[in-house]
Amino acid sequence: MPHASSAPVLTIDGPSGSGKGTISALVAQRLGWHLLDSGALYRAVGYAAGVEGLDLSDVEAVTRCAQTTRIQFRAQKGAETRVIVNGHDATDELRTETAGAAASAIASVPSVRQALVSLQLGFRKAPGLVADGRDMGTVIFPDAAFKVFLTASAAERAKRRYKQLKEKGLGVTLSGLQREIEARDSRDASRAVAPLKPAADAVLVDTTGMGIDEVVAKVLAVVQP
Ligand SMILES: Nc1ncnc2c1ncn2[C@@H]1O[C@H](COP(=O)(O)OP(=O)(O)OP(=O)(O)O)[C@@H](O)[C@H]1O
Ligand SMILES: Nc1ccn([C@H]2C[C@H](O)[C@@H](COP(=O)(O)O)O2)c(=O)n1
Repeated sequence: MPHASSAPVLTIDGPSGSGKGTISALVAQRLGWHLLDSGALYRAVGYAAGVEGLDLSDVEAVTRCAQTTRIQFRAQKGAETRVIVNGHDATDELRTETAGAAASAIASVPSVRQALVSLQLGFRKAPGLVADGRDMGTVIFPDAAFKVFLTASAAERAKRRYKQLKEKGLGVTLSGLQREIEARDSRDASRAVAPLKPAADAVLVDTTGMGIDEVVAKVLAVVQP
């Protein structure tokens, strides 16, 4: 277990496509705080399991995979942070809905979640941390001083994801994406361990119809009222 830090934490949890990643990165930049994209860790393990050809329902195999996969974040000035999985730059593969579904599947295994706890706690460093995920405010940083739960309608989230993936040149349909997003949210919210849900002390922000700048301002106001 890493040395417990008392640095302040802002947790940003919410369903897929609610804008957690985008808003967390911008808010972390504005505050000058560190950033944890916890979803990328689950995606990296799901991806590594795929590379190894593991059966995602084989609890022992995916747990060993979570314990041994090497995950590095390589920040780049003015560009997307690269995610290196076992020495391979897997950033583009990790952003697909297939990778999201694999991540969601292995994330329901308690021993996989346990294997990623100390790695996540290690991101808490001065001057502060913005932590993005599903259980940041409920399980990983329950003592966080600031907690936000971002939501948006499933239709709006599907539209955002559609635009994002189309811009990357990926062949997707809006209706297919909405179905995939709803299936993933339902699995994430109904699992027995660390389900997707707002912490009791989280500020709920429904971003439907809100622009990115407006959401950033609202979240910053939670930290700096
Ligand atoms: N308020 C907003 N208005 C319009 N587009 C937005 C807004 N917030 C985020 N987006 C866009 O929606 C897409 C999805 O956002 P993002 O990846 O941040 O969501 P997420 O909650 O992190 O999703 P996931 O959990 O699947 O990683 C991105 O293209 C982003 O630019
Ligand atoms: N704290 C977390 C973060 C992510 N997951 C799982 C569930 C998600 O569907 C999947 C991908 O996350 P994303 O990159 O879309 O944020 O990973 C989780 O269980 N707990």
